[in-house]
Amino acid sequence: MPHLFEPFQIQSLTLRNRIAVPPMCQYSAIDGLINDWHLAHYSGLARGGAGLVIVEATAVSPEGRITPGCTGLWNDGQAQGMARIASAIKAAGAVPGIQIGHAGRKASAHRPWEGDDHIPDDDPRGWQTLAPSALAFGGGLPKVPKAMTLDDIARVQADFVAAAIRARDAGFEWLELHFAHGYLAQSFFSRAANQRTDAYGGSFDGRSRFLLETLQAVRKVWPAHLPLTARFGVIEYDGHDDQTLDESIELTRRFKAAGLDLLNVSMGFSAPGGRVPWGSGFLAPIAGRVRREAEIAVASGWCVDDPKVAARVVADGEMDVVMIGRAHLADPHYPYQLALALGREHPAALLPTPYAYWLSRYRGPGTGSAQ
Ligand SMILES: Cc1cc2c(cc1C)N(C[C@H](O)[C@H](O)[C@H](O)COP(=O)(O)O)c1[nH]c(=O)[nH]c(=O)c1N2
Ligand SMILES: NC(=O)C1=CN(Cc2ccccc2)CCC1
Repeated sequence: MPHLFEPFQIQSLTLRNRIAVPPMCQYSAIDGLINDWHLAHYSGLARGGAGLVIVEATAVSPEGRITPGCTGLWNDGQAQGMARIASAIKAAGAVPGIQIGHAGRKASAHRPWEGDDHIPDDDPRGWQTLAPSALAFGGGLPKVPKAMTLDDIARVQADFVAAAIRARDAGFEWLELHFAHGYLAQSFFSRAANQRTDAYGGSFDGRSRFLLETLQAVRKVWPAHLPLTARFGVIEYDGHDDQTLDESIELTRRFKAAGLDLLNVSMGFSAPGGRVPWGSGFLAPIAGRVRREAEIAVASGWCVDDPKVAARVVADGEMDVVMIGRAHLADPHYPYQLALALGREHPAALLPTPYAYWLSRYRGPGTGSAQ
């Protein structure tokens, strides 16, 4: 029975435990370049003890950013900055991962704390968005995107490949394709967003084509011994869950046949109005079904931050790696808290020696621990 704190071997990599920091946009870049904010943010998270730290959704092209504050890997200057991040994560003992994506019709938006909505068309900070069809997401994202031509599709797929090469050369060892959350790739699979009548729409094969072709193209350049993964929305909570799940599991099988090493199970968020059954560990049973039926390694998360739930979902085989997000924003040393809560021996050993030496002798706040 696998345990949260036991290592995880995938391809030539070994994660020191099953805890991962999932990608979490910081909206703090200028022209897609990382800065001291990102270096401190990712270094601090990696020192917290997680086995894997995945850098936030990083755009494969300028128009693929969610907001003007998003990171990018569309040029070599950005790759140089990202190399510092990969090196800092690795130096702290975690596997350096990065998610690359294209925001599609959800692009050209304000930062969440600036409204989370589309930048008005007359505002020079915004840009023309791209999507499978000229259908707006709706709600606060009303911009009607340009329906992609076959040349647009080929260009964006080439952008994914170029970004993967830059991530590889920057020293990342875990690549996650952003195929979830209503962004471009997810929207190709969504009947709500993709109403194309050519080879990239309509049937299951048509709606899968962009994702499969992109995966196949990236697999060719991503080192065979390193994990190639994707975060993919397998459920929309839109009343059609059974059909969506069946299709998603079939597509996951095809991802695996195309060389995917692990699926990060998430939600589609393809249209407004999804009724997500929020709650502790609510997505874990779905992750377990994908893992069993597609016979592929699975990561997942979403409100899996209670210590007992985190331990259970791994022990019960619902996921191989647990993605714990906001709890890590609240406390970058969250794996240490998990170890304390689960009664692990030597919890401080998760942390770097300058901290661990003292914390192994420290009984916590209010105890007046001796030196
Ligand atoms: C501030 C912020 C930013 C992001 C996210 C979340 C938050 C809070 N999330 C989703 C995130 O990875 C995770 O799936 C969710 O936060 C749910 O997990 P927790 O309940 O927080 O453990 C997210 N997901 C993703 O695939 N790529 C991303 O870049 C981001 N960005
Ligand atoms: N880039 C992404 O994939 C993001 C996903 N989010 C979904 C989310 C919904 C609810 C709670 C947390 C995250 C929001 C921030 C950006």
